[in-house]
Amino acid sequence: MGIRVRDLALRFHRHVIFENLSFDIEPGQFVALLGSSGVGKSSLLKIIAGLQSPSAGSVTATDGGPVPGRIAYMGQQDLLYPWLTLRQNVTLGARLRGEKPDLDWADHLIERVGLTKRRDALPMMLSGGMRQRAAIARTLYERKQIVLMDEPFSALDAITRASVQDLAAELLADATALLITHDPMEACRLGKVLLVLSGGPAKLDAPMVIPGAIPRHQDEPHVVAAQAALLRRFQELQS
Ligand SMILES: Nc1ncnc2c1ncn2[C@@H]1O[C@H](COP(=O)(O)OP(=O)(O)OP(=O)(O)O)[C@@H](O)[C@H]1O
Repeated sequence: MGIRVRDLALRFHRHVIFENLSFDIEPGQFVALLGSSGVGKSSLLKIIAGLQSPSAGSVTATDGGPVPGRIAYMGQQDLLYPWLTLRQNVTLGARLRGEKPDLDWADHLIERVGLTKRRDALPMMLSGGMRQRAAIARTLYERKQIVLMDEPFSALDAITRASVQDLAAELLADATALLITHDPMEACRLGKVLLVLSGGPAKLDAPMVIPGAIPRHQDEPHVVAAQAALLRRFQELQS
C-alpha cells in the first residue's frame, strides 16, 4: 500500500508553509524527505499521519483506504510514557489495543537496538540516544504497512546510527516508509527515492531515485554521487 498526496496546503493565517503539494509514494518504497529547518517537513509528516489537518488537499492510501490506523508514526519527541518500563513502552500499542503483547518480538527488537540490559528501566534512567532507540523499537514493533519517522536517528552516535539504520532497512524492506532526515548520508544509504522540500511556500524538487538495494554502503558509487548531488542542491538553495 502506497500513499497519494494531492494538492496539499498548509497555512497559518497569511503564512503559507506549502500549497499545491502533490506526490505519490509507491507501495514498498523507502523515501527520505530532506529540507532546511522550518520548511514544513514535520508538518507534512503529521498531516500524512492524520495528526494535523491540512488547510486543503488530501492524503489517501493507493488502495483507496484511509491512512490513519494503518501507520506507525515516530515523531521528533520520543513520547515514552515515564511510568512504563522500556519493554512496556515498546509494547504500548498492543496494550492500548487491549491485545496480549508479543514479548518475544519486543525482546528481539530491544536486543537489536542494544538495550537488553535496560529492558526494565524507566525512561528517566535512559540517555537521549537510548530513549530514541526505544522509540524506534516501539515503531518497528507495530509491523505496519506504512511507517513515518521524523529524524529517528538524530540522537545516535555514528556507529549506533549505522547499525540501527541497517535494522530499520531490514525490518521495513516490505513497508512503505517516509523518513525525515537532515543527514545526506543517511538519506542516500536508506532512500530509494529522495524528496527535497524547499522555499516558502515550499515546493518539492523532482524526486531523485537512487538505484541499488538498501541499506547501501557509504562507499558505493551511487551513494557518493547522490550525496554530492544533494550537497550541491543544498548549496544552490542557500545562495
Ligand atoms: N501552530 C503553528 N502556528 C504557526 N506556525 C506554525 C505552527 N506550526 C508550525 N508552524 C510553522 O510552520 C513551519 C514548518 O514547521 P515544521 O516543524 O513542519 O518544519 P520542519 O521542516 O520540520 O523543521 P525542522 O527541520 O526544524 O524540524 C515553521 O515555519 C513553523 O514556524
